[in-house]
Amino acid sequence: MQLQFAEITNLLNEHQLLVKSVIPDAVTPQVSAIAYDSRKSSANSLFFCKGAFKPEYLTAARQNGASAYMAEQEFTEGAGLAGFVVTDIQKAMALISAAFYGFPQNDLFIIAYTGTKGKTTSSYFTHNILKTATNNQTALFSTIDRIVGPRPEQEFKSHLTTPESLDLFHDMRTAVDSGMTHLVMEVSSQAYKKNRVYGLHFDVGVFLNITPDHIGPTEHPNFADYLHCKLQLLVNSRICVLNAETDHLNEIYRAAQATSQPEDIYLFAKQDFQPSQALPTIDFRYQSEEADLTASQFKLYARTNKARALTANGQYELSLPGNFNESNAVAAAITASLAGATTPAIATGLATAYVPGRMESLQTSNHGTIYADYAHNYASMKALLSFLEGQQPDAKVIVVVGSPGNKGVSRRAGFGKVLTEYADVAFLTADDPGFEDPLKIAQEIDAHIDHSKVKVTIEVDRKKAIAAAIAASATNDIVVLAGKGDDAFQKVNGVDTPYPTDMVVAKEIVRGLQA
Ligand SMILES: CC(=O)N[C@H]1[C@@H](OP(=O)(O)OP(=O)(O)OC[C@H]2O[C@@H](n3ccc(=O)[nH]c3=O)[C@H](O)[C@@H]2O)O[C@H](CO)[C@@H](O)[C@@H]1O[C@H](C)C(=O)N[C@@H](C)C(=O)N[C@H](CCC(=O)O)C(=O)O
Ligand SMILES: Nc1ncnc2c1ncn2[C@@H]1O[C@H](COP(=O)(O)OP(=O)(O)OP(=O)(O)O)[C@@H](O)[C@H]1O
Repeated sequence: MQLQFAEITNLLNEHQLLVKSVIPDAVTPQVSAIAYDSRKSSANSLFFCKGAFKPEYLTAARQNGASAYMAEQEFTEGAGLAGFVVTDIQKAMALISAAFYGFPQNDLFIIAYTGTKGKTTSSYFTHNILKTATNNQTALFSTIDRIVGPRPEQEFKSHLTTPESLDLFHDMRTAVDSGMTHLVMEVSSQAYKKNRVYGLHFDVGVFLNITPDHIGPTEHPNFADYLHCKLQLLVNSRICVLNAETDHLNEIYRAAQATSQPEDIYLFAKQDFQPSQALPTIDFRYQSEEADLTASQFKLYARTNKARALTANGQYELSLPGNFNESNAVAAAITASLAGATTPAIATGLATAYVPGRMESLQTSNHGTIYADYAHNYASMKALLSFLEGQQPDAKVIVVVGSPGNKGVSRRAGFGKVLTEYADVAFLTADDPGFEDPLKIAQEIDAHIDHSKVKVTIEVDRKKAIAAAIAASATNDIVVLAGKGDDAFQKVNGVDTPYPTDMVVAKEIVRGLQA
């Protein structure tokens, strides 16, 4: 693969990004590789200087053979290389990466999910349906894993929910070259904030819900910015699927309408209601038939002609418990039908879907039922704990939870509030403390708990906290290990420290208690 300097210049000019280019005669006017990490740059490559960049990275890239660089300013370390100075390196990197990898998006039907909660779950549901419907030709880019081809070695752990643009287009190219025809992906608000998906258009964009989250010095300055970034997915999608029960529906519908015709916008809801005078009627309604601690059954009705023209109508079983997962499954059924899946494929896909670290459970003989779930903010913990309480109103609810360091600081108050509302006992512990002291984080959560309602213990060693919670539980109790899901690391002082996962820890403890 290669890219001519002339193509680079044209692309940058088309998007009014180019400030200046310096192309020494001695440099071959094309590159055969691109990189944003000096450790990955190779002979005759273009190096992007971005983010918390240091000039010595350019020196290192050059030593590894880089012949060109792109940055928001000129660097003396780049003298003698071809240099492209741009106004926005993240936008430039997205455009150049798409071109370098031959615009792989043009060969994929792309479904993208955004929302505060449910992106990963809905993506897994959709991927499981489309895997069958497309004869295993559907790729998945999720927070947990990326699947870029049909072979087992083409599945690997993700570092980000939405990868850097260069990695995104690289992986799309691999997917297309591996025979993939469809892609299901998550688009985080950060992806728009950081222009990781700049210039990318989606066949279907789904907006699941929005509640305050990801607000802080390293993420979004305020809620308006968070919402604005999320809305961009709809502006960049041909067909939009919207949860009509989300907050801010009017703004969300307006964003969808900016670039999609009303016939390409689908609304779904559980309740029978007319959202507002300004909005059309709901296209799909769903009804919970049965929802217990192991599975749920729901019916999905098409209520408008355009909805009836799809294959999403039906009665479905969902292997993942939690009534909140029904709305994720509805979104998956509608989007999969837009991608051509039949009703039986949707039914099979939902009935057999598995999402690592979401509602995993362990039934014990003397210590109740243990759930490991990724719920890690007020809204998701409320959804989880209210569901469990509804299922077993008399059970004692014991929760093990922590809050990450250096991000999502508002979650700490949210945890305090939700524990007060639903928990009987709480063990406050570590969850990716980063560069912060986990004890201080736990104390901050604790400051928001009403101690007349919840018995609180602070134990920053997560394994010990889980052991104490299980020891404190009796036969009919519920133990919730929240926040880490299937995460096999604890981020401590900038290092991903291996951690066996909450469920593995719980199983070991239960085995020990039974021995
Ligand atoms: C704010 C943000 O988008 N940060 C991301 C960004 O950081 P950055 O550009 O500053 O990169 P950096 O790692 O500080 O290093 C600067 C540059 O020097 C390069 N470098 C570094 C060392 C070296 O020896 N040589 C070298 O060239 C790096 O490759 C990089 O290009 O690019 C890095 C990859 O190049 C990402 O790892 C990093 O994500 C950080 C760690 C992160 O956690 N971001 C979170 C907030 C995030 O994006 N989360 C959302 C999900 C949120 C949600 O759930 O809704 C996501 O999409 O994952
Ligand atoms: N539709 C929903 N509404 C509320 N809570 C939900 C919903 N779907 C899932 N959850 C809860 O949120 C947790 C995270 O779900 P999931 O990983 O699917 O969301 P996400 O949007 O990918 O999250 P994140 O952006 O934090 O990675 C689940 O473990 C569950 O507890």
